[in-house]
Amino acid sequence: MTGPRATPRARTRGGRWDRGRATAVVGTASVLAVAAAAAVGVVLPASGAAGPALLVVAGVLGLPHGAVDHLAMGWSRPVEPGAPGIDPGWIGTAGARPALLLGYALLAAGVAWAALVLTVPAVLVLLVLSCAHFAEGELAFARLRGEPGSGAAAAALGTAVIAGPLLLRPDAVRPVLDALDPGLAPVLEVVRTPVLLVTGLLVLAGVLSSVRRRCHRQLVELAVVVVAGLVAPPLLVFAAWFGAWHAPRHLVRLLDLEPDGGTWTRVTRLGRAAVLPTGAALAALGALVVVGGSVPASVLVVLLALTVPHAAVVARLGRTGRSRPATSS
Ligand SMILES: CC1=C(/C=C/C(C)=C/C=C/C(C)=C/C=O)C(C)(C)CCC1
Ligand SMILES: [Fe+2]
Repeated sequence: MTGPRATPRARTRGGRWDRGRATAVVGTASVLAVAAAAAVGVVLPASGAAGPALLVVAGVLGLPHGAVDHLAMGWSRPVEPGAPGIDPGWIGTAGARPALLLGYALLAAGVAWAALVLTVPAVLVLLVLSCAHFAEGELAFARLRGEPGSGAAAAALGTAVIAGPLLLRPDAVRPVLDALDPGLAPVLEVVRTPVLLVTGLLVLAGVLSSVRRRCHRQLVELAVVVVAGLVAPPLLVFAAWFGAWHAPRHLVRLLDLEPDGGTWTRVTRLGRAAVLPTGAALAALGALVVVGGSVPASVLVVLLALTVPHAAVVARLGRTGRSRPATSS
């Protein structure tokens, strides 16, 4: 089998990798999933009671999108001479991988420890980092589908998707927050009004920017996330967004960065690589639950702890990832 780069129209196992199709299908499905979750939440307000359970399901389903970070570190290397991107040097070599994995795990463990003993400041910092990570993912996905991308709309979406669920209906998230640390809810109450105000201003800037830059899909997506946050149970919206929007969009970005292969080859390569790290994260989650954490709170600790090395790897992807026109390769 010759790589699609050498023979762009060649059919490969599982079908030719088609970036335009993948971004269109996953982009549309993710918006529909969040809109549907919000609609269910509005029609059946009692579904909000399933929020913590859905958060657990979405968190576990979302784990594999970070579990392939160890492969992604090497993919930032330009595969063609003269292709855009920087040579990662040592980081891109196979020999570096064990050290990078160890560093990744140690960093995540250190953050988890901080989140357990210094919960309030650690969670506040991690929430801000999460907004930035979610925003980066949105901008990258918009560019992947061939749009200029609005950074302001991406920042607004990344912020709104956390600030909305966390601050608009504090009573609904209170049990999960209290399970993390009873000191969190009072601090969030203090910052509630200013943070919601800043989020509102970001949304306004995001709307203006996406209209001006003709990023109509980002405009619709921002509207869906903001309206869902305003009308539907918070944990339901966040769970749908994380499991059915952020994680699959990131996976499409990784599938596109893979060096070669048709769709099936790429999907199985990611799937195989995700097995062990996902198992390790689930084992850490199990250990946290055994030592007495609530299941939703332990899922959040694991997710937030992994966010630090994950966001670092992903930010690097953004700096070095190849940029190509939005046609199938
Ligand atoms: C603490 C907390 C929340 C925030 C969770 C976040 C922000 C998770 C971020 C995960 C990331 C960034 C994973 C990597 O891709 C909720 C669910 C809004 C409400 C309940 C308490
Ligand atoms: Fe992520």
